[in-house]
Amino acid sequence: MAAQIWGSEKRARRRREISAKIAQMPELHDSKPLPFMTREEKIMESARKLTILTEKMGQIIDPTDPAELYHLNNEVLGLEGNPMALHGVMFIPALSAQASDEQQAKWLPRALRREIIGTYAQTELGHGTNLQNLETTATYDLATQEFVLHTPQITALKWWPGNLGKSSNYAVVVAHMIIKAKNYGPHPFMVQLRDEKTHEPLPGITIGDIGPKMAYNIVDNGFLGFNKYRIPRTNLLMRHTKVEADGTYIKPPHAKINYSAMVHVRAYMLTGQAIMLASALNIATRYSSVRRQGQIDKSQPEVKVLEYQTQQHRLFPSIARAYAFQFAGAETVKLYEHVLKEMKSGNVSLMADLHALTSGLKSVVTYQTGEGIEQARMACGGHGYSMASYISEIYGVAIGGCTYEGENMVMLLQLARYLVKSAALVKSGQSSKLGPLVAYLGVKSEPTSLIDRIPNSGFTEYVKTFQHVSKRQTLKAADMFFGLMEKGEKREIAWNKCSVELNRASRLHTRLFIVEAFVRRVNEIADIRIKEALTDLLHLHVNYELLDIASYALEDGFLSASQLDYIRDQVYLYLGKIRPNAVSLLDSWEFSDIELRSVLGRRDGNVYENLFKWAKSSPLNKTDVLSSVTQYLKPMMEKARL
Ligand SMILES: CCCCCCCCCCCCCCCCCCCC(=O)SCCNC(=O)CCNC(=O)[C@H](O)C(C)(C)COP(=O)(O)OP(=O)(O)OC[C@H]1O[C@@H](n2cnc3c(N)ncnc32)[C@H](O)[C@@H]1OP(=O)(O)O
Ligand SMILES: Cc1cc2nc3c(=O)[nH]c(=O)nc-3n(C[C@H](O)[C@H](O)[C@H](O)COP(=O)(O)OP(=O)(O)OC[C@H]3O[C@@H](n4cnc5c(N)ncnc54)[C@H](O)[C@@H]3O)c2cc1C
Repeated sequence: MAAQIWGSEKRARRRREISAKIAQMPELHDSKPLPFMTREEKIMESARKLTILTEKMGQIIDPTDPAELYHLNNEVLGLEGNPMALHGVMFIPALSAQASDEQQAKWLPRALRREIIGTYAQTELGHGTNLQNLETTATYDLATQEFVLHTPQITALKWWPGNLGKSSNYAVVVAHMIIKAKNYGPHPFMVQLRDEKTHEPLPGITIGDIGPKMAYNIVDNGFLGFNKYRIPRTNLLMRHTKVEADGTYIKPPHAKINYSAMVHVRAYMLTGQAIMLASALNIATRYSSVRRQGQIDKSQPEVKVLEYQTQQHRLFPSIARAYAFQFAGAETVKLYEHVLKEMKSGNVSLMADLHALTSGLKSVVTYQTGEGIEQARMACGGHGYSMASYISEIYGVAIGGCTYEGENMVMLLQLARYLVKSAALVKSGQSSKLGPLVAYLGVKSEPTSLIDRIPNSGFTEYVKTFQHVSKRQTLKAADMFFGLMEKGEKREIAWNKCSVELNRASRLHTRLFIVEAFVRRVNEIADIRIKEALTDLLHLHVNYELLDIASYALEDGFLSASQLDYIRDQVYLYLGKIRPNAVSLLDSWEFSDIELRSVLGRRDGNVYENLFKWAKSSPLNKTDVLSSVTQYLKPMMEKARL
């Protein structure tokens, strides 16, 4: 199963080898539990491990393999981030995709050797989503052949970029490029921020940390201001766009090609989200198979809480989602790598499809991951609320994904643009022009769903039902939009008035893609036992998801009430079938105890001993009487007794 999850036998084996090596290297372990450290201590601890990794990485992993790097990162540095998180996730990808060959030769080897630390500075205090209204300017000075970076007012301060505050000395900075008083829109520039020897900010640069966040606090998200700060013309990233010495602007082959670093993260973060969801579920499911509370049959002893149907209903559909996200994520990364290769050689024809797909997936996956993690936390009762479970930290980090790389509502609306265009093709009889991901919009569906009507139809009738509701909602939202415009409404106003319906269409389309990716994967599996276990999980997935969106299929009578009863019964049937495999389905992800960082979810299952040991090690327990008591509470009580 691990081979299915991680993509191949080899990958699963390599993960085990890497975990085993790390287990033997105490210098790479947390020196004490992270929840007992201050933010400063965590950052220090992370930097300590990071420098050891820089020395020893080659002995543990193949540093050119992103999957091995990511695993190493999760084991050693953990999901709370590290001082170079953005260096690998965005700075290097931005340089790789947007710097010219000559620029790459100058900067990439230095970045890869970690001679310099970089980040991606785009968002500002006043604007994140609406890139067209960023305020930082890069004005070309023809006389010196330099760009002058400037922050005209407080809202133009860069705000949020990870590791910008304290760790990075370089950044890819996005600023509006102005040449001879003409604004060419946001463009990426390579900018040195700090002196390479002293790490002091360079003159003209104001920089710092934005303060503690809901989670992800090892990362020093930062602010940055420029006071007429000059950089050479050749620091504009020039793979696709060029500015010649005389100020001539050469435009890129696609207007949004400079957004590729964002698409990169959107494509890769699906796997990251699946891992966080599976981690939280692993903790909760292990704990639920140890925790005994109450009886189902009063004549019998207390049961493991995992025997309760409500507990299974809380956890198992999310287990199915974690697998589904992992499989959909693997497909998306493949597509991304393909599009990136094409893009580098000038073919930009697939960019719109990739943008639409990743925008939808990013939004649905992060939202459902957050839901699933929070349910996992509540499924652990009181102990879920303790940092000993570590689930609240996992939640805090994962939920950030709903916001970063494009706020979810906004990204769903980006997919909706693509769906509306596709709907227009269908309506004008040009269905043959539809891309493969939306081809179903042009296919006529049966008048009613055939779920429960055709024996042995596998998952076909489910997929058709998802296609039907997605198509119907897309055409309905598009009709509403076109209708408003026909009535004379301005395009943007009409769009806003339909945006809730449009986003519903985007979610349904994305959920269809996820179901199909799961079906495709199960169909490919040769090993009969693995296929059986995943088929059970897929049954739960399609029935649970369909029940969740049933109102869309009921409103036009595509599904009947009796079919809905059947679907509901299937959910209950598969909850029971999955119960014996539940712990194994999560143990198959092979997270080590080091990586999970959860006292509650350790592999040994000694929950109570581990919790008591953990509580005793709390810094508050170093002394029996705290100074808060001697200084305040004791005098207060004494005074009251007088
Ligand atoms: C196998 C290996 C395993 C390894 C696993 C690795 C796991 C990695 C896990 C990663 C963990 C991550 C750790 C956390 C790190 C945090 C990082 C956070 C970084 C950031 O947040 S950076 C800042 C991000 N900011 C945003 O995302 C801003 C969002 N806004 C936008 O993107 C744009 O403003 C928006 C909304 C797209 C609008 O742009 P705009 O220019 O205004 O365009 P229009 O709306 O007018 O649309 C016009 C037209 O353009 C099309 N378009 C837009 N974008 C693109 C694109 N990227 N590509 C192609 N086409 C695009 C759009 O669809 C429109 O097309 P039409 O045809 O409809 O006109
Ligand atoms: C953990 C974390 C890490 C980050 N790292 C980085 C980084 O490394 N580099 C970087 O540059 N940035 C980074 N960011 C910033 C992040 O990319 C932005 O916060 C994000 O893009 C959302 O933009 P915003 O904050 O402007 O939200 P806003 O756009 O102000 O969103 C507020 C609300 O307005 C709604 N809204 C906005 N526009 C529209 C619209 N057109 N239609 C409908 N609704 C709309 C949103 O849906 C939301 O409900 C990070 C953020 C976080 C939380």
